[in-house]
Amino acid sequence: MFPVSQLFNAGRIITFKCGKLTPSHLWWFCSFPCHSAAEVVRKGAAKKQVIKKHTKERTPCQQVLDVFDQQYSQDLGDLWASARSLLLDPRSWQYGVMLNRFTAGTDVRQILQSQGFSMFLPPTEVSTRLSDASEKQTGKDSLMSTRGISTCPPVDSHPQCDSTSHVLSQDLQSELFLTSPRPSLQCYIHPYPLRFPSQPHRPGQLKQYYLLNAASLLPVLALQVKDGEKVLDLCSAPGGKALAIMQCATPDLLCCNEPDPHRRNWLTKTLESFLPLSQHNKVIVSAQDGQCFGQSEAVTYDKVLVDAPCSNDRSWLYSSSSQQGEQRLKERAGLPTLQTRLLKSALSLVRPGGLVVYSTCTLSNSENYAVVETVLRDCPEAEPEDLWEEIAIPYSKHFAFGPPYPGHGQTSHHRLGILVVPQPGKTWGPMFLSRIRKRT
Ligand SMILES: C[S@@+](CC[C@H](N)C(=O)[O-])C[C@H]1O[C@@H](n2cnc3c(N)ncnc32)[C@H](O)[C@@H]1O
Repeated sequence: MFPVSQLFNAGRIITFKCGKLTPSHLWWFCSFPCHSAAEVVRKGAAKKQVIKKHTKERTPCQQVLDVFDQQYSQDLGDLWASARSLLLDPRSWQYGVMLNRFTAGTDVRQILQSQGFSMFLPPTEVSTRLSDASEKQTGKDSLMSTRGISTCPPVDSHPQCDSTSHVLSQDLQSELFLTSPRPSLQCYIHPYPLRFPSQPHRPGQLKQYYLLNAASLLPVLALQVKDGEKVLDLCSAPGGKALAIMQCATPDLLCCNEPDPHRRNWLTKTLESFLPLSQHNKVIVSAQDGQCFGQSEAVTYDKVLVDAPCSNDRSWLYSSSSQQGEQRLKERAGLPTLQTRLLKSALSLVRPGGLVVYSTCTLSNSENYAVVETVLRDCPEAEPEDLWEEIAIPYSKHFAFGPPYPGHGQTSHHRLGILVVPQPGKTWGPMFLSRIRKRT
């Protein structure tokens, strides 16, 4: 294991090796000379038409679709037809915008609100956060002036900056947030599939927001991380949920594990882009196989997240070739075994009384409920916790949840977990989540 801060000394320029970035994205990112949200949005709007021309229509992989049709019509019944039509229409996909609490800019919030985005989480602490932000803004300005550092001048006198946003160096951001980084997960969503532009990587500068499927936040909320806890993110790359954990609380330790070197590199870049130096001693990156993680050390964690490798329905449907689709389908049969081992490993790593959250982004019963069922059968120390009232009911305005898992009585049908199924007007997911407490 090695601290993130050490990794960050190496190459600070993002290399764009990740599979999801196409040449048109790269062209788009490179065309933004400024990091601020306002600038990105302004340029994004101007170039929207050009991007459309550069972006190829995606075609679904028929082999994968055939298998999904067969399996999910059984697993989901009538819900599959509407989920299917959404998954086959990428233009209908929505993206949430998770704000980074370690950047002080209020400009992103203003832009989001002016474009019709609204907060989707219960507004706990938001008013405090907003007043904190303006206090910090005042404090920041005076701190800057005492240090002889100026914020960007108005746009007409400095074309690379925007008067509404201040891009801070990491050192200064760390200093500002060292004393009171009040944790609060803030995510904005839009009623329509409006895509907010990504922010480009700028060495030494923090990004103000992260785009994600809003359903990805549910496993993090279910984990209930509190300040001072030891947390393990067993399957961490590219790091979206690790960032969300750091928005919710200030853990004593967050270990982000990722065995794949290329994805680990991506994870490290994500952490570098979002966390100030003051947080680097709390976050470590490790490279172990999660199935036998920590066999050589006696670390026990308060919370473990197992966001397992899975069929990833949205991505698999758009496999780049039929060969890739077929290869993935072959590997699919082995996923429940790997997932079961990862979940058992997580249970061995959490302290008695601690929590494990298991999640996937597939609708497959055999990778979801069946995995949890096997682990509960084999591990007497594992106690499942029903998330229906805590998560499904409060968030049902935004998310559609799947039918009860067959074979369970009315009273216990959500015991094994809950499944977010994309539906018209509620396009988030797929996302399965299950919470298990280790008995004391
Ligand atoms: C669904 S992705 C995790 C996404 C991540 N949690 C996020 O929110 O950005 C699953 C990850 O598990 C990793 N993985 C695959 N096999 C693993 C193993 N044996 N142990 C730990 N991680 C593994 C994959 O490389 C992949 O990066």
